[in-house]
Amino acid sequence: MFVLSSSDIRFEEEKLFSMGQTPLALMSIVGAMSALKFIEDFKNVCKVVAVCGKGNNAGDALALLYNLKLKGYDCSIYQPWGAATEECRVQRELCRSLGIEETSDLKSADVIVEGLLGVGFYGNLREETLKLIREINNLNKPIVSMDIPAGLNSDTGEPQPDAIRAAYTYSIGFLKRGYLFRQSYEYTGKVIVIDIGFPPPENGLKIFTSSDAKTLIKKKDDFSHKVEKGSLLVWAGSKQYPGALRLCLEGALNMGVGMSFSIVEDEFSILPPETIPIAERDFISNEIDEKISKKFRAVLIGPGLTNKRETFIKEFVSKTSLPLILDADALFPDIVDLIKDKEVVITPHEGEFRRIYKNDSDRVERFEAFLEQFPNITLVLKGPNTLVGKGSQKYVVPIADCDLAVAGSGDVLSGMIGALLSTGYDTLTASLLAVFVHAIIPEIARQKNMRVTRSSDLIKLLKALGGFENIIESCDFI
Ligand SMILES: NC(=O)C1=CN([C@@H]2O[C@H](COP(=O)(O)OP(=O)(O)OC[C@H]3O[C@@H](n4cnc5c(N)ncnc54)[C@H](O)[C@@H]3O)[C@@H](O)[C@H]2O)[C@@H](O)CC1
Ligand SMILES: Nc1ncnc2c1ncn2[C@@H]1O[C@H](COP(=O)(O)OP(=O)(O)O)[C@@H](O)[C@H]1O
Ligand SMILES: [K+]
Repeated sequence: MFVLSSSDIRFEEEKLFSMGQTPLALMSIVGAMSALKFIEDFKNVCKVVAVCGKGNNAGDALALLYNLKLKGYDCSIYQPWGAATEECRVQRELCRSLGIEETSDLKSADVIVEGLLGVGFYGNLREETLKLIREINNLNKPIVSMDIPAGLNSDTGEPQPDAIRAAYTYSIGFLKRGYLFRQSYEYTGKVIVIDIGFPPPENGLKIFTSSDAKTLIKKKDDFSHKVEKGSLLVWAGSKQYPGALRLCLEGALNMGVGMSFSIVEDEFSILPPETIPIAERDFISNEIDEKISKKFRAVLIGPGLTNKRETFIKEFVSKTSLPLILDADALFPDIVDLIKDKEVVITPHEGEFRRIYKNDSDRVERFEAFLEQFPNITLVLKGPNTLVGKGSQKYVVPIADCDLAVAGSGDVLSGMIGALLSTGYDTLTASLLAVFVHAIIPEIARQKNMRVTRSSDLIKLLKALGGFENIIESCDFI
């Protein structure tokens, strides 16, 4: 599954048509496939009214309607402005031939199917359409929107100026880009992609699912040495934020690293018993035992460090050939130029991303622009629907879950990514797997009557649920 902009959707449609597919045939597939979903969502046979505009979005609603009629639903049509496209007229005739009648009585509907506007919508709603949309919303009936809730801009997720408030949106072929943004949530309801057989698109973000994750997990090697199993050096935490270091290390340890090292300011730092401390002054003066430094397989720098040691960190980062993960306080405003040719993951949240990369466009555009400009850097842009990418490979982990919005949850994530990097996963795979596992833990916990209320719960559950491989294997909701 992919998330596309409206222009990319048009492009993919045109590509399909140039290969001989027709809009009418696609509409029939939309009708059949969305009827399967509708019957799942509304099991009891009921009265359905399709509210239709003039274009092919109305055609989709009508194609769904006659499939429902054939399944015994009581169906009628409200199409106040008639049909403007040939395809829409054909669907309408099919409805008529099956005895589906017209109505203007929307109040008697149990469910409304909305086919007013789809990707043909541009600008602001015309007055009459806006009025109808508000009337429909005020009925307080469950609404199924075909493709896009009418009035919503499919690229920005903004209502123009209002939109249908759907219970379900049946997004045809692809997810719309606007559905990634917070403002769209109150309009789309639950978004379901109706697969109508589009081949993989040329552009767009790929939705990362458990089946993708399952294919990426490496087999365990029971003959491996503790260093081969993953050996991570962490430079995090400070007197001000001592907890950040613990969260990174525990995250890494529960992902299964064989060894962990931590740079510490003083010998009183509280570390997990498995972690080997390295005095900061020795590290900075390059006086650590070579036997130890040869064991590092990846380095994580940043969470809770505050602004100390900037010059040294930049120097170290420029020189090292180890895979790196830079988070939080290691994301200095000018860091990108130093790391652009390195094997590196950066994990900014929105604010940190603005600090290191100035660009005025929206979140997704900024993400894509960064990847194009710095194709070697793996970028994890955190937040609801975390974006993960490298060069032309662009993914979204489609989870918005406020149980993850707890202080220190990002520290756990960076430890998890660091762990996988140190076991030999490449930067993109390590990031995708860790972000995915981190994001699904709260839902898996809820399914077992547990709850994430603090970031250390993420660490405990990572272990209690049997490790990241088992968590991925047991995921059935995405
Ligand atoms: N293009 C195709 O062949 C396919 C299209 N499909 C469906 O067709 C939809 C796109 O169909 P269309 O391109 O016909 O467009 P729509 O049906 O989305 O909208 C076209 C109508 O919207 C009106 N409109 C545009 N802006 C408006 C505004 N600001 N206020 C009020 N009315 C406005 C136009 O006057 C026109 O009558 C998709 O969303 C999807 O549901 C699918 O069936 C798959 C195949
Ligand atoms: N509403 C949300 N839905 C999904 N994930 C979220 C949400 N809020 C926060 N997260 C995730 O939680 C983590 C928070 O990281 P970060 O902002 O660095 O916090 P901290 O610095 O406190 O650790 C990120 O992985 C982010 O993607
Ligand atoms: K619609």
